[in-house]
This record gives sequence, structure tokens and C-alpha cells, in this order.
Amino acid sequence: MDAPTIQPNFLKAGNELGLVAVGFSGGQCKPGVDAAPMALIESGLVDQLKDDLAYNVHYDNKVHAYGDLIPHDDPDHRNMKKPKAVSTVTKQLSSQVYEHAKEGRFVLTLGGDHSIAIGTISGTAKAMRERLGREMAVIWVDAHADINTPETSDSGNIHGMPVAFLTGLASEKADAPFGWIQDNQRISLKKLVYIGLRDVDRGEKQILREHGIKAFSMHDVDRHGIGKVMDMALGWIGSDTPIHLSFDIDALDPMWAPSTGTAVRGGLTLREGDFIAECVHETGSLVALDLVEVNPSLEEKGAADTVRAGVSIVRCALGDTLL
Ligand SMILES: NC(=[NH2+])NCCC[C@H](N)C(=O)O
Ligand SMILES: [Mn+2]
Ligand SMILES: [Mn+2]
Repeated sequence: MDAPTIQPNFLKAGNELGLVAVGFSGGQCKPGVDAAPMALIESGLVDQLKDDLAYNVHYDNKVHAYGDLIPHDDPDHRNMKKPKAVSTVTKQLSSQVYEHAKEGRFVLTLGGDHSIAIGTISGTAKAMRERLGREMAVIWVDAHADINTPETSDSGNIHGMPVAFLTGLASEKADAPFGWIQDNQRISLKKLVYIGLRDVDRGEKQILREHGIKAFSMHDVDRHGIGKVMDMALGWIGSDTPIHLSFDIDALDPMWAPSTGTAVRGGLTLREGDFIAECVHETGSLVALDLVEVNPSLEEKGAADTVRAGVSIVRCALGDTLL
């Protein structure tokens, strides 16, 4: 197959890809999500990117657990669990992602729980501002909105808060854990689009409504079909904006992706998930992808299916086609 002819505008070359594997689970309480990058890679993902999709993959051949950076003493702070661990890891990840993105590479990050998006999106947002002078859009595909502030969260799990920190709805003083996030690492609430929502906390609903955030729930997918939803989602973003796709595997129905920490029934089919990724690829504006929340140690009988679903999403977002 020829090298994919994508991203004419926003990437240096269509086929340079930076891969970051993040074995981090501290944004929530269930162990096992840290094993996902290895499971995805062992199932052949990297080889497929190189051989089938003709990417030149820049990968340091390790799953980053950041063990030596993570402090042992990590008391709750503003109701957040493991604030120092998550802030330390995401800060480090942010600069890793930034380094790839500023070279004009596509950045693929394999998580890990969804708290890592604080690192990935802050890294790409900064790089796009510097390289292109543009604000980046984010498409967040998820059963959940992950837009709790520390104060609205019931769980205290930071994987339910990344969007609040990335948009500035939540912020901290410079010397507090997430005080490292600068304005040029943030995204605008106007450039955020959700797809697949079906388990949104009361405080989050209020935030979505108050700020007029664009969101397509499963109700919208049922009503319009995924084709129309994608037209509307991409129309909202416009064609002149680099896009970061953050894909939580729990957006898919547990029938297809059971091995995840906060599974919710009534989700996307495997084809709908792939279709979202295909449509975003086709824009030519996709600059980064996160795949998060695969937890092979949960619902073990379905772990291989969940990993396979994850691989499929990544392949579609990177230009694999059915024909
Ligand atoms: N990335 C996820 N799977 N997030 C689930 C979040 C669940 C819930 N809304 C919370 O804040 O705790
Ligand atoms: Mn989720
Ligand atoms: Mn999520």
C-alpha cells in the first residue's frame, strides 16, 4: 500500500508518526489499565502501522510508567485522588507529546486511563499554536463527559476531570499540582465536541448546558444515525482546524468492548466507532489520537475483543479503509 496521503495542511509529512505508550492507571482506582499499551502492541498494532499503513513510526520501545517520578506521599487535594501522581505524569507526557507534534508528526498515545489526556492534549494544543498559529479542536468520544471539576466530582477520580483542566473550567495556583498547565496548552470550549455520551453526572450536565458545549449523545446517534452526527460534529469544527481525537474505549457498547473500568450499556457499535475514526481521518485535519481505558484484566473473557476493537479504531483513524 502507498503511504497515506493525509493531513496536507497540519502535519509535516503524511506518514511520520510518534507513538507514546503510557502505562498509567492513577486517574482511577482499578488496576490493569496500565497493561493496555503492551496488550495493544503485542496484538500487532505497531507492525500494522508500519507494514499495512506505511507509517514511519518514532517509538522509544517502552511503556512509560513514570515510576521514579511518582511521589509516594500523595494525599487527596481539593477532593482529587492521587493529585501528585496524575499531575507529575501528565506534565511529563505533555512534553513528550509536544516534542513529536512540534516536529510535525502525527501523535498516537496509547493509555492508560483518560486522565492522561491532560498530558496529550496540552502537548498538541501548544505545538499547534506554535507551528501553525492555530487553535486546535478536540473530538472526545466517550460514554462520559470527563468534565467534572474537583468540586463537582463525586468520585474524586481525575479521569473524570481532564476536560475541565484542559479548558480552564478548573485551574490551580502555580504551586498546586495542576498549576503547570499554561494558557497556551489549553483548548477553547467552542472547539470541543463530544460523541457517544450516555453517563453524564448532574454537575457535568449543568456545565455542558451553561457553556453551550457541543455534544452528541447516544440519543442523537439513535435519532440521526452516525453519518449525520459526524457531518454535524465536523461541520461545527470547520475545515481549517487541526483536530485531536480522544477516544475512550467505553464509548463502544460493552458488547464489543467489555474490558474497561466504567462500562455503560447502550453504546456505539464497533462499526459506529470505526466510522467515527474513518470520518475524522478523511478530514485530513487529524493530528493526534489517544486510545484510552482498555483494561485487559477486567471481564477477561472479553479482553481480546476489547483489544481488537481498540486496534481497529486506531487503524481507521490512521487511514485504513474497507476497500
Ligand atoms: N474516563 C472515564 N472512564 N471516566 C469515567 C468518569 C465517571 C464519573 N463521571 C466520574 O467523574 O468519576
Ligand atoms: Mn468513559
Ligand atoms: Mn473518558
